Amino acid sequence: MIAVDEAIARIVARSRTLAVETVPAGQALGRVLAADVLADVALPPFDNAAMDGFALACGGGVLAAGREFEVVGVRAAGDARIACGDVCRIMTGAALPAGLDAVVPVEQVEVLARDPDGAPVRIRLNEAVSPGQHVRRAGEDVTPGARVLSAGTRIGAVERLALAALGVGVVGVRRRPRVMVISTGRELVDDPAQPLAPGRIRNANGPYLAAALAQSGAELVGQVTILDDPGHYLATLQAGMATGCDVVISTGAVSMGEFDFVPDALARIGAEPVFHKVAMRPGKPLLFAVLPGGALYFGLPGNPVSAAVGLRFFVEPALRAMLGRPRERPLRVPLANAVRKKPGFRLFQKAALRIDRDGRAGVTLLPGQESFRIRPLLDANAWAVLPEDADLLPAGTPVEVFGLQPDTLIPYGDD
Ligand SMILES: Nc1nc2c(c(=O)[nH]1)N[C@H]1C(S)=C(S)[C@@H](COP(=O)(O)OP(=O)(O)OC[C@H]3O[C@@H](n4cnc5c(N)ncnc54)[C@H](O)[C@@H]3O)O[C@H]1N2
Ligand code: MOO
Ligand SMILES: [Mg+2]
Repeated sequence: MIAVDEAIARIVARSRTLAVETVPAGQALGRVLAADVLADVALPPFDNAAMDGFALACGGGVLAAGREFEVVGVRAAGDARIACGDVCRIMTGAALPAGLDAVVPVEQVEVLARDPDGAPVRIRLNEAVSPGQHVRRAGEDVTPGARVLSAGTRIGAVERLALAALGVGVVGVRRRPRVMVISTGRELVDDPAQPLAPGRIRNANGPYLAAALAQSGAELVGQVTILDDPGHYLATLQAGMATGCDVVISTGAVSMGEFDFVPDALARIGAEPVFHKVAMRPGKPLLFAVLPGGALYFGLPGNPVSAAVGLRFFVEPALRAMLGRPRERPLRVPLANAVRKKPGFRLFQKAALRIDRDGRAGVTLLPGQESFRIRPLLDANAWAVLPEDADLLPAGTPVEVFGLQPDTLIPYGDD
């Protein structure tokens, strides 16, 4: 039996970073940047008005309230070349005419005269005007050459906003990890329309893994159910290896049962066993091997929560390493209640992370921690991790907390 940290370290050591491919920015949502994105333009690209009103020049000082000005010309966003007078009408986003350095919002002037079309031609300032007011300077958001996005960043909506604003049309991203999922168990039924014969259950793990892997940025290349037939299993595995998949994940058949054939079958095809059984609960019978050809093999235990823990804490670090993403870091949050556990195993517990009105966080372990119970997952938003050596953990003890799904908690601080 291996310790959790050592198991994860071995997995990460065997996870190779995937190749880079170039994709249009509009198709890069969910993909992971392979290189930093540097700005090759300034944002804003030019000095412009932050308010609808009048552009004028302060001449190095503050213009006092009560000053009156003639107004000549108008600039809307998009018209940079329209000639203007020393004071002109200007709209939000319009380029500031050369030589002018402040904008007065329309609400802060008295219009003294209008032209026949109703446009202001003479104004009086209601308030003093300072140089630079309501002006957005070129480059004050992003300077040319600045690193805007780092390699390893997953592209979401705000990254898309930055890429679009900078005019980045294509990006280099990591190839998606290609993953095959094999559900083992003669009791499993895939078709929801098929009535369950006595002793049979629905295949829950296969669809769960497929859904979670998609959220993690993987490409599902196959999803097969094996009725505890090692021959069918090996044929499926070999077909998966032939498609060049990077990761194979199976559920079930890794424990002590008479039909738990996965370890022997892997040995038969010359897979390199890296570890089998981890000092944790749930999910202890987890198996990790490297297949001939280099694909990673995760044999997750069949109980759904054990499979979820295996995916979250063992497969996910491998996917992140393949994508060049940094390791996920937990929060440290005080336990809301005292907890007693047996030393020797790390526990991954379905938990509710709560933050009170004053910003104080606490984590509560949910009732029903057995690995067959999926119902508590629906009330959980986090995994609380209880360390191996702990025995009694009094209320208030800080423990590591991970989001129920990857990337759902905001890390605080650097410690
Ligand atoms: N004598 C021992 N028995 C068991 C041990 C042990 O140490 N000694 N470990 C227990 C633990 S812990 C776990 S976890 C399970 C792991 O078993 P397997 O990985 O061999 O999985 P199976 O036996 O095939 O199935 C276990 C359980 O999960 C259900 N299952 C399987 N696949 C699915 C699926 N796709 N969707 C939903 N549910 C699934 C299956 O019906 C079983 O109930 O072994 C313990 N036994
Ligand atoms: O993974 Mo098992 O829970 O430890 O049933
Ligand atoms: Mg079993």
